[in-house]
Amino acid sequence: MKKHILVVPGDGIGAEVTTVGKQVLEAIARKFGHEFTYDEALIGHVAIEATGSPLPGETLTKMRAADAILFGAVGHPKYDNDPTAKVRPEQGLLQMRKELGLYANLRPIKLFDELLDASSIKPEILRGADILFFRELTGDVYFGKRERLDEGNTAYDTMIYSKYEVERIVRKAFEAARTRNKRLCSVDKANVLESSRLWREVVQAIAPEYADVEVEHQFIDAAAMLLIKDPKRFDVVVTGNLFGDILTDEASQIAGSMGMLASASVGDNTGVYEPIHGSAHDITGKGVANPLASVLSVALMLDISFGLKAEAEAVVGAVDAVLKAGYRTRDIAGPTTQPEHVLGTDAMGQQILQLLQA
Ligand SMILES: NC(=O)c1ccc[n+]([C@@H]2O[C@H](COP(=O)([O-])OP(=O)(O)OC[C@H]3O[C@@H](n4cnc5c(N)ncnc54)[C@H](O)[C@@H]3O)[C@@H](O)[C@H]2O)c1
Ligand SMILES: CC(C)[C@H](C(=O)O)[C@@H](O)C(=O)O
Ligand SMILES: [Mg+2]
Repeated sequence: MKKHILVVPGDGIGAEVTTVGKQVLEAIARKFGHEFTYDEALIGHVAIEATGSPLPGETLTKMRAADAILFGAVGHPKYDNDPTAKVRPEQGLLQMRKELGLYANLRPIKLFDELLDASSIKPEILRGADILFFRELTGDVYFGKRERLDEGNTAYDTMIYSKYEVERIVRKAFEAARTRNKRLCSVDKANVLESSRLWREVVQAIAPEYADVEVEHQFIDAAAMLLIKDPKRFDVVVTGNLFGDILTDEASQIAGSMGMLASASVGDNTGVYEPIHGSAHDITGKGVANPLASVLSVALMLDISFGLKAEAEAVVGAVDAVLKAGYRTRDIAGPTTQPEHVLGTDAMGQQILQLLQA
């Protein structure tokens, strides 16, 4: 199969982890006889430095021409600590999502059994947890009107959803629930927010079309609690942009670390595959970032954008085997990890590549 992949490393550890992700794509192409071609483009802080824009026109053009995009992360402490900055790396990410129509962000929470001891949650609560989040990605308070008033002393953001935006993500979640355990949890704040009342109305209206799927509604505050108390009660979860952002960072503790969570952003055009984590400047340049979220994002790309199931399984299988062999990056090392088995980013990548080359 011939495919053209755009690699967009972005900032901080984004470059470190996408290097490994790309190597995995190259290994898969060799192993299965595919012809993958690559290009690279700038986004975020590095793009601002080079062009003044967090999403240069050239990057967007390359994104539209690609069959899939492997994305790293954006962000820089310079902007995190300057609330008055007018141009910000994150604007590049948000604009990319909007321009490419990536309204559905799939965030699978897959716990590898070997990582039961990497989490601070009790193993008996965690064992068997497997959740698929559908986070709406192009609406909500992220894209609503925002403004400063009163000479800058008052500020507001608007949480806004239209029926069609809710419908399309909810339908995707129902379809996925059908292929899994036929349980869907919709998370909102309908006891307070009007946009959440619309969200709940839409879920209730669509539910009869999927009578084989059991639907429950949870408020975001209770859902955040239940996720840690009893993660196994969840199968497919659908929620808005902001709630999904927060809940999935929380859910990363079920999988052991932010460094384990991959995601697929899909919609009308080219899919974007990226870890859920950010640019992590606290560890940038130290060579310790966990590359497995990027590697697992490659598996999602192979499966969802290219329909290459066996190839995707080979990647997930390699991750599983490396963890079974006892290798860990620092973030997922547990009390029983041998110190010599704690690897840096590149060494962990090499372990995966060796298995894929075998
Ligand atoms: N999708 C994205 O590009 C994205 C996502 C989240 C945050 N950000 C940006 O990243 C910057 C830093 O944000 P933050 O610190 O809140 O979130 P972060 O996800 O970058 O880091 C949170 C914590 O998790 C750790 N971590 C993250 N990824 C890891 C990995 N692969 N291996 C090991 N440890 C890992 C970090 O060291 C840090 O302690 C900010 O500028 C933020 O806006 C970008
Ligand atoms: C960096 C930020 C804009 C982004 C978001 O909130 O969507 C990030 O946290 C994510 O989860 O991809
Ligand atoms: Mg986030």
